[in-house]
Amino acid sequence: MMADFPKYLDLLPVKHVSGTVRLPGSKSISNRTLLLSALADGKTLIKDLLFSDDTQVMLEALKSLGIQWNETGVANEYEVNGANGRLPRQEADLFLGNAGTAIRPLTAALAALGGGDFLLHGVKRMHERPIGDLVDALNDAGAEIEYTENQGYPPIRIHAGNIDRHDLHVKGNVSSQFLTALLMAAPLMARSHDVTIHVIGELISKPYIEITLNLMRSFGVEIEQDGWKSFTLRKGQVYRSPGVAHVEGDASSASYFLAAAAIAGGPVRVEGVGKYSIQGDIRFADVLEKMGANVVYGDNYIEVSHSGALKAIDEDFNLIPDAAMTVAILALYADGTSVLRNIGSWRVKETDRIAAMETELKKLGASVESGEDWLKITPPEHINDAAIDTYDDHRMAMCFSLASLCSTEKRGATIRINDPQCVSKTFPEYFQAFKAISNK
Ligand SMILES: O=C(O)C1=C[C@@H](OP(=O)(O)O)[C@@H](O)[C@H](O)C1
Ligand SMILES: C=C(OP(=O)(O)O)C(=O)O
Repeated sequence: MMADFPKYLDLLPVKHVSGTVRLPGSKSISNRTLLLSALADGKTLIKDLLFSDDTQVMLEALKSLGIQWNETGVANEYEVNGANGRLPRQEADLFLGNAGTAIRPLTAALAALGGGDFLLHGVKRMHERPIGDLVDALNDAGAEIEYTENQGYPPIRIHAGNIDRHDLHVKGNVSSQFLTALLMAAPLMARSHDVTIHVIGELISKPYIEITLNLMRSFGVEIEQDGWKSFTLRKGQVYRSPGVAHVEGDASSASYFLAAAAIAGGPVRVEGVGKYSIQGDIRFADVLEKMGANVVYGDNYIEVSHSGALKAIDEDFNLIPDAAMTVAILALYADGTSVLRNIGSWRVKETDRIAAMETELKKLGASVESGEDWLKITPPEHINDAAIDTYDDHRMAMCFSLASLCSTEKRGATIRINDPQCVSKTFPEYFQAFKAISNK
């Protein structure tokens, strides 16, 4: 996107890290808050919105749908004029990059508002990321959504259609974003009757549903929950602007700096998330504790320090799929073999992350085995210098920067990060922030 990035970036071994990082806004909270603000009545002042590819495509999409918003002049502060449960335009061509948090909720919202003629598409990889479970749920309820290229994948076209069912059914084992999308759209369907959304089978990535419910509540809508099986919205509830909405720092982005401290000493403090965060990924700090690091939680910060070898870990990471990628790098510095389990969703994200992680960890000298939904990593004695391919996946670039760090036991490597611009999906300034905590 914006800043100039070189073709590759060479990171030299870093002996020690320390300092404070002010986190960029949470991607998950930013894009939900933008959509809820657009659907609410009244104006919402959004503070600390994330500035990145994923939020830019959401902002542009809202503009194409006729929603008025502006920057206030204060950094990362936006004012959105809510359209009170309607959208000014009935047709639009929406380019949504590779932002799952944009295309999925917008699909459900546009269908719930009666459709029209909307084309939703993105980059090549977006067209390989499934959306069929969401489209099935909406079409079964009366929407008219068609695939313009491959069945089950964007691009999609949303025609005029009327969602008239009171019960919707959605699968939750491929992405939780499908359920999130239906929940956020439910108040647009439930004007004169209750709506219940039933989850078919297993639901993955549950903490993201908690973010959704939390933010809906702050916009005045309460959902009644029957465990993780069904979610009911009582009729007549509409989104009301809270006036001001504050976006927390991104807990997934925090994982890189906290991991850096666990590997190379610290203390490193991240500001913008703390013990009251609504993001599941702050549980990454619990993983660091298990691996032997010291963690201190403040109201608005988390701080990590550590010395000595990290303990290997064998755990189910279904609740924190994004931060779990950072654990794969920590495994390089652990005292034995680590196993990451129940991470099958990695295969349908920015790239096939299980395959990409395995290939690139092997370049560093690690022994790696993988299965459909797991990864087993045995650390190398020495981390090899390597040129890391990033697969247009921001998290691959951010994770592998950490392999340049020296722990008390192990020297970090010289790491070439190819195509580093991919970090702009969620964290355009990542490498500057990483450099700022690095002491050569
Ligand atoms: O709802 C969200 O904000 C997200 C949900 C998760 O996806 P899945 O539910 O597909 O695992 C996560 O990986 C993604 O980065 C953000
Ligand atoms: C999976 C991710 O993104 P998305 O919101 O596009 O699903 C991610 O950021 O790791």
